[in-house]
Amino acid sequence: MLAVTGVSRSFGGVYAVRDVSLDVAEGEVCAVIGPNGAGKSTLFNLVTGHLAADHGEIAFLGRRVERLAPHRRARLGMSIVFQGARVFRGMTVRENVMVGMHGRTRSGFVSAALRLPRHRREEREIGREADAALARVGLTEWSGRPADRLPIGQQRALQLARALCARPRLLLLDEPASGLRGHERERLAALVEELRADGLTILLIEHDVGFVTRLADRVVVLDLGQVIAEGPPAEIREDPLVLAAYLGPAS
Ligand SMILES: Nc1ncnc2c1ncn2[C@@H]1O[C@H](COP(=O)(O)OP(=O)(O)OP(=O)(O)O)[C@@H](O)[C@H]1O
Repeated sequence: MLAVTGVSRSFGGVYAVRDVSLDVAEGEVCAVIGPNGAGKSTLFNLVTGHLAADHGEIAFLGRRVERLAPHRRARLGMSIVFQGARVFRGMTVRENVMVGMHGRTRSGFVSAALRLPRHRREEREIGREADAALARVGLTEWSGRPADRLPIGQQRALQLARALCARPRLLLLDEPASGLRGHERERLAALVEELRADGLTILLIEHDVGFVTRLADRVVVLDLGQVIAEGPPAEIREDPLVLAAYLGPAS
């Protein structure tokens, strides 16, 4: 589904990502991990289009996308949950999800302003889809509450609901567990497991090895901008190169 081939990006002559290749197959959960400064965020932004690669190719669903703007990649079916993304204040949880979907509606400003039947029909459809997405992430009972009052774990779930409304082919998660406490992490991991069971294809980057070990089918380990190991989580955890990258060189 996603094929990253020989991608590099440097800043001021220093490589943040160097000759990285990575494949994500349909229905797979692939995790990119690595210590601080390994190049995870840079790689993520190269895939989403928020950064341009100096070299290399990125193909999504068989199409070359490395020159496409982020919104064009999104339209092809990439949906992103950014690290630390905020919710809209002063809106309910449900409204927060609905707002994300208005870009997709067909009826224009005039029919919305006049509240023509077509607009009202679309609003009902959007409401139904928002409710389905909220149910999928377990937020139904929170749907009428102000979004900014949600605990951070549920705000993360809300962002997932928003991303799911775009009906992604590939869901991209940027450090989903960051800032979450033990039980919130646990709930988020269970949620990602459910999405995986539904067959959704997921690429996630994460600092926390424990979090991905449970979720990922395959783990790609970056260090100093390069892939140093790749394989199933059980193998990765035992890999001496990975241990050294995380723990630092033995003294
Ligand atoms: N916009 C930028 N300008 C200059 N240097 C950058 C920029 N973005 C990243 N870098 C550098 O590229 C390297 C990789 O950074 P990156 O943020 O991709 O790593 P990371 O694995 O996501 O780290 P972390 O886990 O700390 O978020 C670092 O040395 C960083 O300083």
